[in-house]
Amino acid sequence: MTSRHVTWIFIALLALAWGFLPPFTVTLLNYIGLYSMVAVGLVLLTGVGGMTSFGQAAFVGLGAYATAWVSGNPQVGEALAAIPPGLLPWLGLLLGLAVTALVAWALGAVTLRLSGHYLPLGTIAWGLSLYYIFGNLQVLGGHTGLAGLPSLGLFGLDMTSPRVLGVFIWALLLVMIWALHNLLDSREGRAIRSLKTGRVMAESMGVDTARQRIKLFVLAALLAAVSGWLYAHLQRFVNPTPFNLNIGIEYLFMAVVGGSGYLWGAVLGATLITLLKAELQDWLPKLLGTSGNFEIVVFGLLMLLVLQRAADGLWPLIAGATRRFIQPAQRGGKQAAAAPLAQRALPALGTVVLDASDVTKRFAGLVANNAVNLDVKAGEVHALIGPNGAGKSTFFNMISGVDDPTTGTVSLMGQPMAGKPSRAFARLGLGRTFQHVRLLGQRSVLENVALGAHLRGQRGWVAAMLRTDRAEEAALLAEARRQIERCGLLDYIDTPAASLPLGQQRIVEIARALAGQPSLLLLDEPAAGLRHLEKQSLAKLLSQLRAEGLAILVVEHDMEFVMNLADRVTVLEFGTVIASGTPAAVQADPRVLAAYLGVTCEQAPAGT
Ligand SMILES: Nc1ncnc2c1ncn2[C@@H]1O[C@H](COP(=O)(O)OP(=O)(O)OP(=O)(O)O)[C@@H](O)[C@H]1O
Repeated sequence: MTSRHVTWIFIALLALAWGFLPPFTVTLLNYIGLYSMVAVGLVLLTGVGGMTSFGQAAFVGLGAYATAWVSGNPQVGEALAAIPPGLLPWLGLLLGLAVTALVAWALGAVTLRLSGHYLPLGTIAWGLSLYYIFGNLQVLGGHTGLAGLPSLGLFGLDMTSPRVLGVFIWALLLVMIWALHNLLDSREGRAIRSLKTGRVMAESMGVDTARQRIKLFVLAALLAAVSGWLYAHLQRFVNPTPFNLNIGIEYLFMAVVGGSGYLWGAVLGATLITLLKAELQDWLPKLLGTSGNFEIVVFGLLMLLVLQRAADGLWPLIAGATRRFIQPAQRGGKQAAAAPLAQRALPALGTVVLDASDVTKRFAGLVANNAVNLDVKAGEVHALIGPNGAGKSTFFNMISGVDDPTTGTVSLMGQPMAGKPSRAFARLGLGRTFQHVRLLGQRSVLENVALGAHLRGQRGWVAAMLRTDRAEEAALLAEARRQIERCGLLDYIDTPAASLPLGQQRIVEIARALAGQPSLLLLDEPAAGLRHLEKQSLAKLLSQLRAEGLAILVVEHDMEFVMNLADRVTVLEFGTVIASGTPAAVQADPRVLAAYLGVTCEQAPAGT
């Protein structure tokens, strides 16, 4: 049995039981459905995207108040008298979504620039502000709120009964989970997954991470707003209390307790917290002999326990315990025919692909690169060597858009690159690996390599959610598979990247760079951690790529590897180029022998 079967069984059981459940259970399930919508957005935002928000309750409030204003405010009602009353809640939904998108975009533009714990603090600030705005605007009924909201109707179906509205709530929630699942299982999903830990890497693959972050933030806010809209029409009354910071924290509890990286974890968390809250509100006053919000204390303790014992939440624990009976669903069904991928024409052999001229980088008083000149041509391997701290990685950052030179120019494919981000370098055909491997450790080798082909696809979020991107996705995965095979890693295609030895992880990075069909390949210590035979196959692969016309710049400490492979070698010491030329010429250069190999001219063996 696969997890997909379990999902269908769950849906079937819920549908069959729905008509027979006692009213109180239906009400509880309705609230669980509404909370799950918010928590599922938080899973995406916090668990997958790495942006912690305490302020989602405010977006629920925006959705609720927008519809309450349209259909619960008498003056507005008079102004909209021409519109059939049954349409007003739907107008409220449109208004709520529009206002939420605008507010979230504006808040995200400011808040998402904050890093570390300043971001959650920022979300607390605007969560509080919106809450007080709801309470203080007379047009929204102040702290008393707005009452007399109509119930929802859809194509003549009256949804006044919670049992009927509940069907709509759960159907909508399931559609949301389906769409978000599709989104995560796509080209854009791979980009989203890289936001939490791999933003520098993702930018080098061509992903606009700032844009992805803000889109994710708006999407999570929209999901919360839909929940608020439904909440308003379920309650038929809106006041500020359900949108305060406490509730924002509760939503975060739900996502974290359930499993903040898992969409179904949100439903599990919402269920557990809602049931627990209902029980605690019943029992605690009896136990303590006084009423109050004591459940929040219990939630706090529960949160500590979960973070201690199951930092990834309860969903992965359950999935792990049932793995013997329930396997994860395979990407199944009919495979779409692969669409052709955009092909890049490689520059003619001998063309200067990268030209760094007088590149200097200063860190306060330290000159890490001092007027470095270096070019790389199509069809050659150029090695950059030098002792530790010579400035090689700094130079790599300058020529890949991670950092800007203090002075000097870098041009790629003949274009000046001053001030351009690394995704612009990727767009022009630069593929790179990192000195400290940057992979999505929990994702498969296939997914990691497919991220390298990000710029070769175009389909966006909506296409991914609706699964109309399948032909392009099939082509991207086929390309990733081809590069994995070429790099000799086919046996590990479905293995999580983090479980490979470090040397092989470096090869995964090379496959990922190749999936972008680069004209220039920057390899930072590709042979580190490889065994002798693996180094030989790497050298063979790089020679083959050179023969195909790629320009390759490699930083490497293994001299045997470098000298056997490179056409030209540039040697850096203390940020300055001390020699450049063929491997033989560089090996014979007295400055290199003295400074880099640690021998003086007299000690050097004859013929070197
Ligand atoms: N962000 C930074 N701020 C200040 N100093 C830096 C920064 N990055 C690098 N440096 C300094 O610049 C010098 C060059 O460092 P870099 O990492 O480029 O050398 P490297 O040749 O790549 O060394 P290794 O082979 O050990 O990786 C070092 O002295 C380093 O401490």
